[in-house]
Amino acid sequence: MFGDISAKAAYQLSLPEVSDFFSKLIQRVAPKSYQQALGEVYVTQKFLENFCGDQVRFLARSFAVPGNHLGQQSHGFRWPYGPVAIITPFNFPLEIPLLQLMGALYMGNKPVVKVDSKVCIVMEQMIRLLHDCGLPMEDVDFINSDGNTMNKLLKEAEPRMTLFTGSSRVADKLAVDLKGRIKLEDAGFDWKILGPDVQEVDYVAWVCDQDAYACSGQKCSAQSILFMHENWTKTPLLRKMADLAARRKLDDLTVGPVLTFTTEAMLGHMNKLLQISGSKLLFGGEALENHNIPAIYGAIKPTAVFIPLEEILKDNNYELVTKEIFGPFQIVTEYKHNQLPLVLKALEKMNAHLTAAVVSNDPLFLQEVIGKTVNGTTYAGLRARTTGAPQNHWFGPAGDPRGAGIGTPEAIKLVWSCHREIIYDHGPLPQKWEIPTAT
Ligand SMILES: NC(=O)c1ccc[n+]([C@@H]2O[C@H](COP(=O)([O-])OP(=O)(O)OC[C@H]3O[C@@H](n4cnc5c(N)ncnc54)[C@H](O)[C@@H]3O)[C@@H](O)[C@H]2O)c1
Repeated sequence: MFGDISAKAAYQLSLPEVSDFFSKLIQRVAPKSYQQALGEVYVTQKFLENFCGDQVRFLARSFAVPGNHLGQQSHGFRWPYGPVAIITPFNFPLEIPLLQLMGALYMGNKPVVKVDSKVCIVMEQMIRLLHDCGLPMEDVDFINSDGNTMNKLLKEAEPRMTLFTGSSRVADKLAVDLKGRIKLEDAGFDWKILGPDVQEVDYVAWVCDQDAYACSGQKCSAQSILFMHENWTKTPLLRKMADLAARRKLDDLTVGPVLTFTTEAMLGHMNKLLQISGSKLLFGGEALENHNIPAIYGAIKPTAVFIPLEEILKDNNYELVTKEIFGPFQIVTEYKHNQLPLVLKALEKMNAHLTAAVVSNDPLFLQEVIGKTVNGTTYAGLRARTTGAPQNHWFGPAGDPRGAGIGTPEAIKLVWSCHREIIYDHGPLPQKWEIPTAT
């Protein structure tokens, strides 16, 4: 049934008038350009295409192992949890809730879905579309509420599993409230390292701009810190990044409102960083002008602050420098050829290991960095990026037993089912079996 529903919904989203409707609806509530919103709809549609036909059935593929005697065999099954909950943030109003919702349903659960109330109209419309494509009314509960109300609902209803996507602050609270029955996709302080082999400066500068500033930096995978090998400092990379950032404008939402930090809070954070010895503002650092964005939101130009590597590592600076600013804001630093161990030390101290990029085509350099880090979604190679959560690869943190994933069959099976083993033992008993002596 879910193969058929997915096929119909994927077809609907492939119609230009439907994808345009959802792209514009996303834009009404989440500040991103049309192209970024359309990208979200596209990933959602491709995901649904991936689970047409018998692909949902194959997700629950079981295995059997022969037993010790005739009639005995063990079967390993993917088993649903039953009643489950899904909580998702404001920044991807369609992709995150839809992919997690379908994963929960594919594996046989009964989900209650709560999307951030600022943006939940998008998912409300999508659920109506799913109903039209054959989703039974009673299969999904959809609630619009604030966080506290949802917290109360979870404590009283005690779902067997909750998937939470959002900030680490709420994630840690829910982990306690729900006694650990939770999987998390939480904050990202995502890093990119430019290796010693300098190539394609224009391309790398453009990827840095997209990673740090698309959706005004409000992707959990946004580039938060850039470690440049000294060879890159000798190139026009930083100037090119500044030029690309300067192209962004409010008119087309290539830069726009920040929903969870005010202008004051972001510039205040920047000023604290600028007190660190040797730090400097590379570009940005000013409020956006000529707009009517309410003061409860933030509006700043794409900003980059340089901090010397040695200063980042100091205990009294580290926490400040590695604070996730969910807006168009990044830290840039430089390392000398013998300072890679210091870079790795800085990465090791981080506690949110979501996405990462190692920009190099030197296999030994790649091995060194990948072997000593743990981020769940790590891009490696000249074209490496930190953002990009298409449906065709795993997206999620690593190094945390509570870590969830999104998108792929592995993510769906891990998050939305548990392992159950049934050992069939039908007999027959051996001929002339007798009760043995006590053991
Ligand atoms: N790892 C990922 O895949 C991923 C994806 C997107 C966003 N994020 C993270 O999300 C954060 C930004 O999103 P946000 O500001 O909407 O996050 P948030 O934690 O404030 O809110 C997320 C969701 O939780 C709900 N909520 C808040 N308090 C709650 C409570 N006590 N009980 C139950 N639900 C509660 C909110 O209403 C919302 O629906 C960033 O830190 C970002 O890195 C992570």
